[in-house]
Amino acid sequence: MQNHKKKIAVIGGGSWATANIKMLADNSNEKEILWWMRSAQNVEHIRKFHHNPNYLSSVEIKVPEQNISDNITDVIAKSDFLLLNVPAAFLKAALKDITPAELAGKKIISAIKGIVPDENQIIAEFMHHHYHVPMTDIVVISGPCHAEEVAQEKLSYLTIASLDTELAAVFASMVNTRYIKTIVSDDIYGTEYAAVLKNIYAIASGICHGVGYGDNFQSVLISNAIRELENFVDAVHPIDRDIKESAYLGDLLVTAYSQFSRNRTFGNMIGKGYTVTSAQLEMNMVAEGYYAIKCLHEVNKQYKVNMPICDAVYAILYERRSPYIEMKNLAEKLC
Ligand SMILES: NC(=O)c1ccc[n+]([C@@H]2O[C@H](COP(=O)([O-])OP(=O)(O)OC[C@H]3O[C@@H](n4cnc5c(N)ncnc54)[C@H](O)[C@@H]3O)[C@@H](O)[C@H]2O)c1
Ligand SMILES: O=P(O)(O)OC[C@H](O)CO
Repeated sequence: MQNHKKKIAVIGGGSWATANIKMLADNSNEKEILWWMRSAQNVEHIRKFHHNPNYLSSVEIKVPEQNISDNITDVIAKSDFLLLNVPAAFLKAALKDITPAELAGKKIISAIKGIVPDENQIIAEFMHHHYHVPMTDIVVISGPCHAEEVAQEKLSYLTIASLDTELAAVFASMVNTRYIKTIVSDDIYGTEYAAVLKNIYAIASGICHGVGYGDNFQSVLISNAIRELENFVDAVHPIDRDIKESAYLGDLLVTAYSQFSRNRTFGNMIGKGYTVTSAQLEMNMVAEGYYAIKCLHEVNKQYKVNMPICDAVYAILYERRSPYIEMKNLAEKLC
């Protein structure tokens, strides 16, 4: 890798993008940070006040004003590393004007925990197939990491996965800080799919809470969820992995239990009787699991893994089945 000052662009303007901007800026390795977001109004606000008006607004933004832009073509052209941070459902729209040639030679880092709708591909597969990015130029960031806690500098562990573990280590050296520790992994598929699935299980967890189940039941649900997750990632990408590592079990636990979890909050509202639309409107944040379960339902037609928790979430969200009845039926299948 060349030795010039690395230029890294964060693509997206939500909570995790804002937290990633903070980590990159607080990390002491020399680099130039660029930031793209859709809203020209938010770009102007951040340039003027150095805070994101909509997400993690207490975080001070230490990015040069001229490097914050709503022109994605320009931001990408100036960067060596692209840190993708748009929810998976909106990734195609965000990259619609970008050609494979414009991404040639760039390293792609995905901080997204979702599947691209209609394509039913995890982000690494999507960037590889649609933009011809070599798999060895793709890195995934995962692990139990709520943006809100990063904003408060609470100690957090990220797993940085790539088929090229040297590249993963290079990126890890760009985000390590006093409050961010990094773990390098070569399990890019397992890491991505585990992050997708934990969002679905967090929705299940929220639904159970919403319909009135307690902590005793939730612990059984999550014990079953980790087995279901392991069976699925082993079917998709059978390598030797320890599912108890933080990128798998850790992320499931934080999402299923944390007060900050978008997916659990969304599920809780569904369990309490909100419609999908009203729950989404109420949140101003994106619960990836809602989109992911539709894709996962399709992907699993190929693998045919027994996934009763995912089936219940799909039935509730896409077949409008009663959360109360689905969870009662699911409870009979758990052990
Ligand atoms: N928030 C976290 O703690 C966290 C941690 C790790 C990974 N992630 C992942 O990061 C990714 C981004 O999530 P987030 O939590 O930062 O999002 P968020 O919920 O904080 O913000 C929503 C984002 O989606 C964008 N958006 C909403 N509607 C849109 C539309 N119609 N078209 C285009 N963009 C739209 C918003 O502009 C904003 O950038 C997700 O894949 C998520 O799973 C989030
Ligand atoms: O817990 P959620 O649903 O907000 O997801 C955020 C992160 O993925 C947690 O690691």
